[in-house]
Amino acid sequence: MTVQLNGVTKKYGNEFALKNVSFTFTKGKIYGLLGPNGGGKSTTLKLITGLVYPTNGTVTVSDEKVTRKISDKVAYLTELDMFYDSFTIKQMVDFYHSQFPDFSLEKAHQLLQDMQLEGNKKIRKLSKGNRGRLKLVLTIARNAPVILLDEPFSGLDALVRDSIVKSLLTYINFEEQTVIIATHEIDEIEPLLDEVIAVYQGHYIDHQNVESLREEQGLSVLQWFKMTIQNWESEKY
Ligand SMILES: Nc1ncnc2c1ncn2[C@@H]1O[C@H](COP(=O)(O)OP(=O)(O)OP(=O)(O)O)[C@@H](O)[C@H]1O
Repeated sequence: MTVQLNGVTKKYGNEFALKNVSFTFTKGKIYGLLGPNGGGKSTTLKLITGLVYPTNGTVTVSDEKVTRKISDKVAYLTELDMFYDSFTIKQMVDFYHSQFPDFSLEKAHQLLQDMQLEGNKKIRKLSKGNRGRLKLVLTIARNAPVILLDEPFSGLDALVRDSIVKSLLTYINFEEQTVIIATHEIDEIEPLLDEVIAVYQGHYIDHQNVESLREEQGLSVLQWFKMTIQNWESEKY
């Protein structure tokens, strides 16, 4: 499903979070929105889920203007978790299943097994790493056409990060799902990504295909990213 930003500006009060951004995310690709804190990555994802609305411009998913109702098509992993602490993992999975018709119980059970999460454990008793894993399970168990992940690695150790990357590679349907991952941790995410966008000070300052970066320019994503930011800064003055 295509996600489109058309001349999107988002202001919070007088402050610009995004400035006149136009971009098309196409079906079947994994995009990385990369950039330091405050650049506008989370705002992009919130606009695509209809949690906030543009000050100017339009956001569409499959040509439909985004409203709150878009959550049937968009699965969203936020930086915060919104779990019910008194639930067990299994109850949380059942709750998601009741909320989203595209939620696959089969995928969820498989994912729980892969991530070594026990269904009868209370959410309250989970470590931070296991909460992070559970957030991911609940998001990618949905067969939603659009999957948005905001900082999926935040605060998690290397082992958990690896298990997250593996499960994304296993459970995402690359033909059908459009995935957008916002992160400032570029190294971890590089092996997953098809396309990268440098998001900085409210602008999409450059975007590249990861394979051609490597093969044609001999650059890692991190090298490209650093160069892009430097060029942008030097052109500003
Ligand atoms: N609810 C809000 N109210 C006021 N300002 C906000 C709000 N949300 C974001 N901003 C501002 O908008 C700008 C972009 O924020 P955004 O969260 O999109 O950046 P980000 O790249 O995702 O960074 P982070 O990794 O810290 O989430 C920042 O300057 C931020 O302070």
